[in-house]
Amino acid sequence: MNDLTTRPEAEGDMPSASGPWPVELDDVTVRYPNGVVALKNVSLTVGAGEMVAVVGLSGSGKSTMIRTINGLVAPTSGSVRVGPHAVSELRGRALRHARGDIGMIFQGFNLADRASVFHNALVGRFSHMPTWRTTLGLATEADRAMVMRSLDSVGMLEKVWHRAGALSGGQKQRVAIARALSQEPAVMLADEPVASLDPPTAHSVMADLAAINASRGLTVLVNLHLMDLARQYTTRMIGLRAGEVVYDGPAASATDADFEAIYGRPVQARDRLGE
Ligand SMILES: Nc1ncnc2c1ncn2[C@@H]1O[C@H](COP(=O)(O)OP(=O)(O)OP(=O)(O)O)[C@@H](O)[C@H]1O
Repeated sequence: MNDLTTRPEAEGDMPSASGPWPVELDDVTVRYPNGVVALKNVSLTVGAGEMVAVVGLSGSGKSTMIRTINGLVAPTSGSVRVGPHAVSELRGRALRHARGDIGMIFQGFNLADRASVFHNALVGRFSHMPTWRTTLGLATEADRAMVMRSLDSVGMLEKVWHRAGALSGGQKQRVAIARALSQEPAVMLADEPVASLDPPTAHSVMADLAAINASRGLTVLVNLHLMDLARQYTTRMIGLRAGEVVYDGPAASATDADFEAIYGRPVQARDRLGE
């Protein structure tokens, strides 16, 4: 499907996605140029509106899976589809359009520290704005209102004119969530979003993500390595071990034995975040 036929960049602002959308991986294998096989024949479907944790040890392939879903990494074989986008077949402008419908949150926040909270969140609108408008820094009233609503939904409105670099880690991650929400995404991907945060802040950011999933019905896929966060905040858990899916089932009722099968070793204290 060619998105450009329905999204003519030259003619005005890009329409937003009408999600939530499902995510489908069909027999996906990723082999990096150095020979490492990070994903092996992974097939799975995340339903529209699901909140799914991808759990596994460091190196199990979690980041690769998320990067494959938003087209940052191309599968060596197999296919990836996000709603109407055949992501693994898209290149260039079509891929950028597809990414505009996929919100991303990272462990390291990826904010411009010298810019204001508002301008960081406004970046989320860029994928729906024509290039001339982003180049001139001209946001419409509708763009500004969307940014304000996104910041409000994560409790960051009162910091709107603060410098992003002056915020705490939890506040930075909330701004990153607001930036992703400003995109009006159909799917939200989060790669270890709380790994840099202290336990109480990690809980509150996970609660924000769960609230977004519940209130907007947004499809959320979140990489986690801690078992208690997966159990508490997501409904379905996909376990990755050495690039293969070794668990796919409910998160809340996953037993320690299930986690041991995913980790390939006994559960340790560092596998739990605590309170
Ligand atoms: N760009 C790359 N080039 C080569 N190998 C890579 C690349 N990125 C990841 N890998 C390797 O692929 C495997 C899976 O890595 P990946 O980052 O997807 O796992 P992960 O579960 O997200 O772990 P972490 O949380 O440590 O990032 C690892 O062996 C890693 O070293």
